[in-house]
Amino acid sequence: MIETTRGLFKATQAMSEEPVVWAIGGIDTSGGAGITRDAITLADINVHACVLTTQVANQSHSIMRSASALSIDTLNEQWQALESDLPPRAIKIGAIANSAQALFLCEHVVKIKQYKTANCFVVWDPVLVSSSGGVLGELSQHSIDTLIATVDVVTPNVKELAQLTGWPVHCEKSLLAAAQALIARGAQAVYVKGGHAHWQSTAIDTFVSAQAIRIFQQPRDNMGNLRGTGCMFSSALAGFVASDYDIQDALTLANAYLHKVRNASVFSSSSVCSADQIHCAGLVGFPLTPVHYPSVRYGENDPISHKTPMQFPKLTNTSLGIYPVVSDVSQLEVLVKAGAVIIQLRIKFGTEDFKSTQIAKAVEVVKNTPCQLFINDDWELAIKHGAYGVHLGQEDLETANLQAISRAGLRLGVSTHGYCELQRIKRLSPSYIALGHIFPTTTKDMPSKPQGLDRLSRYVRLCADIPTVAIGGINLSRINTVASTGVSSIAVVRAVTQAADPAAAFHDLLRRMNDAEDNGEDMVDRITEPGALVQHGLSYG
Ligand SMILES: Cc1ncc(COP(=O)(O)OP(=O)(O)O)c(N)n1
Ligand SMILES: Cc1nc(C(=O)O)sc1CCOP(=O)(O)O
Ligand SMILES: [Mg+2]
Repeated sequence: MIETTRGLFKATQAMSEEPVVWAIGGIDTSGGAGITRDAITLADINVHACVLTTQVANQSHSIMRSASALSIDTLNEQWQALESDLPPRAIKIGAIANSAQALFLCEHVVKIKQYKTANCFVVWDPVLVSSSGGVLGELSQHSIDTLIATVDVVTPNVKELAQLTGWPVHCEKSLLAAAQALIARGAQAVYVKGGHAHWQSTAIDTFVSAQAIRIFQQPRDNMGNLRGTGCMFSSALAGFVASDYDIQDALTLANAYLHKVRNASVFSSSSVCSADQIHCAGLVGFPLTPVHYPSVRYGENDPISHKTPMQFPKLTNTSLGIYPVVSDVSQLEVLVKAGAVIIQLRIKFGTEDFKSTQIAKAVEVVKNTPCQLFINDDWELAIKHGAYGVHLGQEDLETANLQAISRAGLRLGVSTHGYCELQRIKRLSPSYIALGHIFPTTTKDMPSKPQGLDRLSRYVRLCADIPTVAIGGINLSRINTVASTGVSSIAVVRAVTQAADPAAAFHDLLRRMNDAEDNGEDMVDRITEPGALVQHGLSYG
């Protein structure tokens, strides 16, 4: 073993403050694909890449001359060199030269998940044939089955899906059936890239797990001439998971990242555009603008993708300020008198009759005032009593009759908690989108993690002209930083309901919010491209 010098060791430590992803796969001598491409992609999204080589593929962009596999001993030495100093938060596996390598990787992935980083996320991009035309590895059925059952997600394109399953894949139905066949064979999740799906008029990627289906749709622009896109997608996915995004948000971000790569390549003059040119030109980085993001559906029968288009009226007054969320009509009355322009009645307990009476009273309170009253959850009672709008969360959307709400002319506000939910909900064009929870809250048990301010400011930007509401753990001391994200409104529960004087608390919050908007620098203006984020000391997380 070669000793590292003290200086080098320090440098490694500094680098490893970024989340660490191991990219395991082949070296493509042209740099168009393989672990070079993985490392460039990961660096582009502020993730530290460790690379473990399985084989050297001597190739140009158009032809593969030869490939030589590294021995299991050499692979093991690489693994041991990294395991203690740079344990991975995620692993991306690409080309594997032979079954012995595949089984070695499976055995070591299981161990690392058991003993080192329990939640280490592993993605296998099953590159069986190189984009320059050569065969990259011969894997036995047993090693393929073991890999499929070991990793967290497999990311085949349609050809690879057909190869892995032996099933024909020629339409959406057969694609879904083949993906489900892989799940039946032990895969936890499959993400099928539709780039080569000749039957699709738009580019549709399909994620299937035992629990969920997510369909990501993009315009089919500039799909053809890029090499290394599969490597970029799977390494970006691993990178975003390592950066603490949940799987569906990491998939949404990786999809958007690839769209940004492809868009950048439109401007390249080369006929066979290698992704190198794009990355070196500094045109990629974290996707920030709405144009790069896919629209998302939760399967073919997603209740929000109704065949008949629905419309929800826009808010009458979009200068919203503080949005109090209360459970008590007398408190609601106090806050309406204090000048709330938007308010929510959120009753979580009581009989239907009790709720109906409270909602009727609240509607009466706001009558002839400029206050826009939203009713939480109880959309039927909101329609019955002629409330201004309804607020629904993700679970509520599964059961609510959105057509009925739309037909009744009520406004609709919807809660979201990340990129994937946001890109799904935007298709509805609701009257506002709530973004939560920004900070930890005790008001309600949240299954997701607090989003923080950096993510909030990016979500606000993605919502474009749909009004936005930040919620979760927001109080007087935090209000100015929340306001600086450019969010249209700030919703609070405890900050007003638990105050000794709710009207005074409302005024204090509103004053602080207005001051921040008048004096403060707008955080959204500062977030443009990755360089700008580093300059301002904002992280990607
Ligand atoms: C403004 C606003 N944002 C989010 C929520 C939460 O809605 P939901 O997820 O449906 O949870 P419950 O409030 O029903 O517990 C909200 N009510 N208002
Ligand atoms: C009701 C609710 N919904 C949230 C979401 O993120 O969807 S957070 C939340 C509670 C907010 O309460 P407080 O202002 O007391 O922290
Ligand atoms: Mg709800």
